[in-house]
Amino acid sequence: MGKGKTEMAVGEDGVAVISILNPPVNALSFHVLISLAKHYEEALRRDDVKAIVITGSNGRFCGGFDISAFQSPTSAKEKLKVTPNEFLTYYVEGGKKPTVAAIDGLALGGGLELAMACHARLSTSYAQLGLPELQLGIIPGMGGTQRLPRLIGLPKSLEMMILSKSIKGKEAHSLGLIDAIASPIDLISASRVWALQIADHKRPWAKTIYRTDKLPSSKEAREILNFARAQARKQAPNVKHPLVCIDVVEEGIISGPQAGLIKEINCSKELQASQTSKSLIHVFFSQRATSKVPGITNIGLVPRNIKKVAIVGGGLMGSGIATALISNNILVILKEINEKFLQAGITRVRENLQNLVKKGHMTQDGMEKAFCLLNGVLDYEQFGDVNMAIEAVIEDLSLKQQIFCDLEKYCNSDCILATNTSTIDLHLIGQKTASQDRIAGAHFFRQGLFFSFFDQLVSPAQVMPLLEIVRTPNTSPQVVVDLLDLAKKIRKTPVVVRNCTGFAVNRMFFPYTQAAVMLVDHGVDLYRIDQALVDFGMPMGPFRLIDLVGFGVAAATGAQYLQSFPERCYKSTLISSMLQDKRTGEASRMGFYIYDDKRQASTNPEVAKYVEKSRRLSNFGPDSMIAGLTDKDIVEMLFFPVVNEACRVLDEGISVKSSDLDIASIMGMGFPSYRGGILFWADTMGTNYVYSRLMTWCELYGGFFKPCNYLAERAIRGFSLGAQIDRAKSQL
Ligand SMILES: C[C@H](O)CC(=O)SCCNC(=O)CCNC(=O)[C@H](O)C(C)(C)COP(=O)(O)OP(=O)(O)OC[C@H]1O[C@@H](n2cnc3c(N)ncnc32)[C@H](O)[C@@H]1OP(=O)(O)O
Repeated sequence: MGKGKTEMAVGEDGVAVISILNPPVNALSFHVLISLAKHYEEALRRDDVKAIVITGSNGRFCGGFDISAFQSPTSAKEKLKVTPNEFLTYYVEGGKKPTVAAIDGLALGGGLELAMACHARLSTSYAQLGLPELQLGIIPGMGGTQRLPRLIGLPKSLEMMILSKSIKGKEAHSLGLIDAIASPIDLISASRVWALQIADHKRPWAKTIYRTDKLPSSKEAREILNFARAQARKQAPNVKHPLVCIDVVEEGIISGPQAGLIKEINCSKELQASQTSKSLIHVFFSQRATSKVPGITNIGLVPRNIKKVAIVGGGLMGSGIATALISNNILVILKEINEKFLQAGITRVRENLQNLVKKGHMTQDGMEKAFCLLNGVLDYEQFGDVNMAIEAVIEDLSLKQQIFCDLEKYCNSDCILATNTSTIDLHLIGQKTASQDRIAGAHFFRQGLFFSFFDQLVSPAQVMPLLEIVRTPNTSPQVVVDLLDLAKKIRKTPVVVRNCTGFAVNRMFFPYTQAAVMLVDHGVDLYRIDQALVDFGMPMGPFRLIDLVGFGVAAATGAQYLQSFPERCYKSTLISSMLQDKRTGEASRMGFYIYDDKRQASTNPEVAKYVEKSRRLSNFGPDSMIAGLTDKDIVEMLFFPVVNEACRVLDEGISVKSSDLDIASIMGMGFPSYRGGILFWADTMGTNYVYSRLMTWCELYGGFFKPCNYLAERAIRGFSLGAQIDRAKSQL
């Protein structure tokens, strides 16, 4: 991001138009703020200026404060004569000339706060307005907590802030946040006229901070705020910033706006320094960095347009992928082996779309249009003009090999041939074809796994689960670039990884469930383990996860890991003996938990006999260390082996950036985003701590816990796990 500036042009009508210029989102860097203050001083001073219009260049008003400046000190900050808050209160809102905000594109965070300090706001109907600071672990810090409730009332402003939910210009107008809607072409001229009308007292010279007409009584406000507190405590028990936000809003309503502004400044400073904010800001930048792949995205390739996709297999995954594609305007051919399965797949897609409508993510009309893009087939005849084919059948190697041979035969020679396998080596899948350069993995993740803090509280409109893009040494960079572009179009976060058993996400996480089973064999209660992990922030514990995935899949993937990594796999009979008795997990309503019609899980009393048998066969003796485990120990015994495996994934070059693995852990497995991802979290404790804990357990319980070389080397040299180190240099 450039440092940015503002530009000012004074027209013959006496209106000074100040534009923010800081591509790509016109963020408020300290350079922008310094320039803005300078232009404001000039506009307020000049006799030929009667009114001011503030806007953003290139159709984007402002994406908020420059997030990169939160954690990196800059000398520009020192040159700022007034704080951003003082600037808004005294120069803009309190200035002796009226200002109108002309909003196109977006006004987010500090951008909307700037607009709310203006005396009126005009926007285009599609402009995106919101205060999404909470998704960064902070609260609005330029008066937003005080001005938004005064413009649109308490309940709606809380919803927008706590859920980081943005709204469109049209809705903002109906709520009173925006005074008038204008077309992009007329926006500036209409704003100029509006500003002059305020100067001529033909329109109200409204100072938002002093408005009270939309505020409820103190009693009513307390009720609303207490309800919001209860919700925040329930949905995000491990973070405090939503509660701080509610306290700051309350202060302004009960003690007046000045007291509210002061509390907002103090709390903002404190939250900016918090670990939660550091983690969430790391997630923000890491998520955007996943689509930058050295040697692939920086060699000038232009993505080809994927307009039509064929999916082989209409099961849970195939129909889920079809839904994601057609709801983003991509034609889909869904192939099944018989009419019954095909109809079941099509029905599943319809139900998925209906769910989107129910949740407000799609209109009924949009759903009908999307559904028309789906075409069910029973053979390959229509595969000739698809840009991409995705195999999404069960994890059966010979079946997949046959399908790839068919795809090679029926699809054109440019068509991308992708598999949705979650574990099987791509070399094996494509072994019988001659099209190695266009074979890639497109590993989609089940929605059910992703209901983390981000989903529930911070960013519900923009739930962006993961797409793991797997490349072999033969996959052409063009195919990877095409898939990255597809991920963007269907609003998935891509992570590009190399080929290996389990790729990055499943490979990293296989020790998680194995460690959990090992602890059970050693005598720890399995429901306690699940609860400890939920308390840590996981959407569900490992045993509930196994139920969801299904015992059949768990056993099959477990066998693959055993084959690939025998030296670090823990073998237990627990899952296999339950499977033998047809206890298969949630699908059969009988697993570690039992399930009612509404998918509500309750503990399964008959699990005890399987646990007892497994413990007997594992032959572990009494263990005082295990008997004294705290919940924190349990979390670490499950996650440090995951950290260890993540280090191996980096060491082997399966993944090129540790931040990619952080995102993969959050979006693929529901690791809590407010902890920054698996390796970022480990780094908050220190490499040495993780290493020495693993060493201790390795001595007690064997090779499963043995720290890998990457981890050991970094512990000895005092490097963090996320640090980019030139390995050649580090070994000198
Ligand atoms: C004091 C105040 O209360 C505090 C604040 O204002 S905190 C900031 C509040 N604002 C936000 O949280 C908005 C964050 N940004 C976004 O949600 C999205 O970037 C957006 C909706 C603005 C644009 O989305 P989109 O067009 O998909 O582009 P996206 O890829 O996300 O961003 C483009 C680039 O701008 C950067 N960027 C976006 N917003 C930024 C910001 N506020 N500060 C710094 N960089 C920002 C991104 O990192 C990305 O950089 P890159 O190209 O080097 O990867």
